[in-house]
Amino acid sequence: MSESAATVALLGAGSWGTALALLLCRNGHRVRLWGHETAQIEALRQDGENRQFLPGHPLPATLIPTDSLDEALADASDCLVVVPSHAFRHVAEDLSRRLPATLGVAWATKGLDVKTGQLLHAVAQETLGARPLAVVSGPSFAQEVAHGLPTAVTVASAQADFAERMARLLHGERFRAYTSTDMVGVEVCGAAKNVLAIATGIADGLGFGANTRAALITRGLAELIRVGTALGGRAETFMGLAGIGDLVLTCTDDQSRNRRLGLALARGQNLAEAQAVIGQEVEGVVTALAMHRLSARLGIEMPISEQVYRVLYEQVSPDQATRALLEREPRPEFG
Ligand SMILES: NC(=O)c1ccc[n+]([C@@H]2O[C@H](COP(=O)([O-])OP(=O)(O)OC[C@H]3O[C@@H](n4cnc5c(N)ncnc54)[C@H](O)[C@@H]3O)[C@@H](O)[C@H]2O)c1
Ligand SMILES: O=P(O)(O)OC[C@H](O)CO
Repeated sequence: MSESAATVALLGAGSWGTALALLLCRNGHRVRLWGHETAQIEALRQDGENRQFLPGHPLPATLIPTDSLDEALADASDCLVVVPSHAFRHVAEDLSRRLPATLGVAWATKGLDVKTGQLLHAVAQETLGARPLAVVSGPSFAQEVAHGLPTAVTVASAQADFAERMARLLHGERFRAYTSTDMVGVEVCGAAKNVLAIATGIADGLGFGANTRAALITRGLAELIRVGTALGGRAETFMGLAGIGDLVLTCTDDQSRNRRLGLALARGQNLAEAQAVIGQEVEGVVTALAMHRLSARLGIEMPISEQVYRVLYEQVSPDQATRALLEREPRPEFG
């Protein structure tokens, strides 16, 4: 795949936004990288790298940091949002006042709208109106992408041509971007895996073994499929990069901030302490709350995610949460 040079407004100057900006620049595109904190953007300019969120990767001249949304969007041919889920609605509202009517918007945020439990495409439709929308998701640690290690993701859009355009922008020698039309399935996977990675982190932190980890991933996948199917996601998506791919990655590798949060909780740190040590977004924290509300509304059982919610929000200890899971009555594995 190849694409003529684009000018991408990339909104969100954290680790993933910066890694995707580097990728786009390597693919020959120009990026205006917007961040909401003037001091952080000034540091990017001064340091020539993102020392706070993605240290060790020099920013090329074609990557232009800015704290002005107007400047970021001025000559944009494309727009990619990579802010945390808690900021998504607000940023989308700001965007809606500035975007040309026909410009498509993609995002690489993984999570739900915490206030409403909505998937982010629903938030985007509400705030940005009728225009092409796409979500980028899949097993992709920012540092590995910045290092140019081979990575594959999914770009999903209800409009196949828009998914293809975004995939072509991102696709490069060491980065494969597959397309899909299942936005719902891809978004549910990206949100749910964050909570399940906290669960496997807790289990590993408590000293449980490989059997436990495999059981949590598998039964976690069953939860993810239940909620994803109920919302209209397609079965094949759960077995794809955004589904099992990202779930395995995040549950098994300590680069995952969600997994590290679980490890820290199991070691006895409280939530605030664990978050402070990680010093970056841990999407599973707000997603556990949103998922708790969503599963209650849909009447869907998500026992593992529910125990993560209780550990995070109801002062249940990791030990108590484990006991609650193990004490559940035996039941058929499927159905
Ligand atoms: N880091 C990864 O490896 C990775 C990979 C795939 C997807 N993601 C997803 O990307 C999204 C962004 O995460 P990240 O890893 O870049 O986080 P990060 O912690 O590295 O950076 C967060 C960024 O968001 C900015 N931010 C915070 N509040 C904001 C607001 N109200 N408005 C605008 N910007 C705000 C911060 O200033 C910071 O630049 C998350 O949904 C995450 O799940 C991350
Ligand atoms: O560090 P995490 O747990 O937010 O995971 C980052 C990416 O979502 C992995 O695909």
